[in-house]
Amino acid sequence: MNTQLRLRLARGEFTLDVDLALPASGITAVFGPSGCGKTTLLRCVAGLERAPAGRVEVEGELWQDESRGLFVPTWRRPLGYVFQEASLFDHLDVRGNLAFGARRAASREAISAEAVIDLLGIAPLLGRRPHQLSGGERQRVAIARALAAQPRILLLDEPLASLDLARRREILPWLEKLRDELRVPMLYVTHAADEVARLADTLVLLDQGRVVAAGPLAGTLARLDLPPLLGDDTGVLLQGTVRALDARWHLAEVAFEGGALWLADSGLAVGQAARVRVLARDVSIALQPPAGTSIQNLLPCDVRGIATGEGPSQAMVQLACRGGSAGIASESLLLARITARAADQLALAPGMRVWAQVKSAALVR
Ligand SMILES: Nc1ncnc2c1ncn2[C@@H]1O[C@H](COP(=O)(O)OP(=O)(O)OP(=O)(O)O)[C@@H](O)[C@H]1O
Repeated sequence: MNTQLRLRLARGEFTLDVDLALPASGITAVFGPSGCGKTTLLRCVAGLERAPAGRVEVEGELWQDESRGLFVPTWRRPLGYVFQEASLFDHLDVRGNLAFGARRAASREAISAEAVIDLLGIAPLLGRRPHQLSGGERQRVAIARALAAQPRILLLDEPLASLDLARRREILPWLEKLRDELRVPMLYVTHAADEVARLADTLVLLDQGRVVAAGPLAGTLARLDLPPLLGDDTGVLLQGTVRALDARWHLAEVAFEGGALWLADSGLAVGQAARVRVLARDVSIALQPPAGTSIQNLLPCDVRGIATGEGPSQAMVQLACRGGSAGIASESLLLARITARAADQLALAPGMRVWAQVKSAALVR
């Protein structure tokens, strides 16, 4: 954790007040409602905004320390910034845009120009001008240009928000590749829960300028004590491995700590790692294993906790899947959104053994 951000900035009614330590690689998603301060946080890291009480240390380099009057200007900070709309130079072709990024690079070359081109698959586009690119291609070039500057951190502010669903799907695998192959930490602002589920390793939840949660993605998503910022997208992420395939019904079984789920097979191989997203609204609870149900996934669980849901009629139940071998402590957490009346009728309480019925689960990678 050698990236540390301590920022306090008041702006009228709004105050950004964060103290964060970020991992040295991977994607940290910054998520929260409109106006909660996500862009302001990024701008402070970039030095585009100066928090009067601030300390910004990125990968061991001090960029701001107001206690010593230190403030490194933006142009001297080795960072990449990718905006919602790719701001490429229209008078330059892709090669020229990349060269412009490289001019900003400090002497160190952590990643070669060829590697950047290769990582983002833009070799066929090098001779084109920005207006000859699709929205998704433009964003890939914008990311490549940011990387060509040899940044110590990549700041991405809703980089997919201006793209339609098809373009977003096209660009997500490239972002996954960056996450898996680069050692540049990324701060990724988004409104989209599916991007968080697919890309993030770490999640920072902001609300009204404050950090309400920060930590590894799966553990943070399964918490019961957070405000319902994710709404209908509330749910957990299970990290598992493909254990079996059912070719006849096009299903794949993904095993994770404490259980396994059958899901639609999208060309998986046995042994492959898989991230599975299970939304709280797709999980219901039974006291006995139900007979004659269409639901394929039944998981024995212990009730861990119960919290009020988004409204007075709802309850959120945290369940620990404990279907692994006896005596093995490994488990995974699920969330189930049920009505408060059902929670009362079933007399759910921490420690009770129940069955989670998972109506739907989606593979996110
Ligand atoms: N230039 C500005 N001058 C004054 N207030 C601003 C300015 N920019 C943003 N704000 C206010 O600061 C707060 C935080 O804004 P910010 O843009 O960081 O939020 P955000 O979480 O990125 O929002 P969104 O998701 O809508 O982009 C908001 O209350 C916003 O109205």
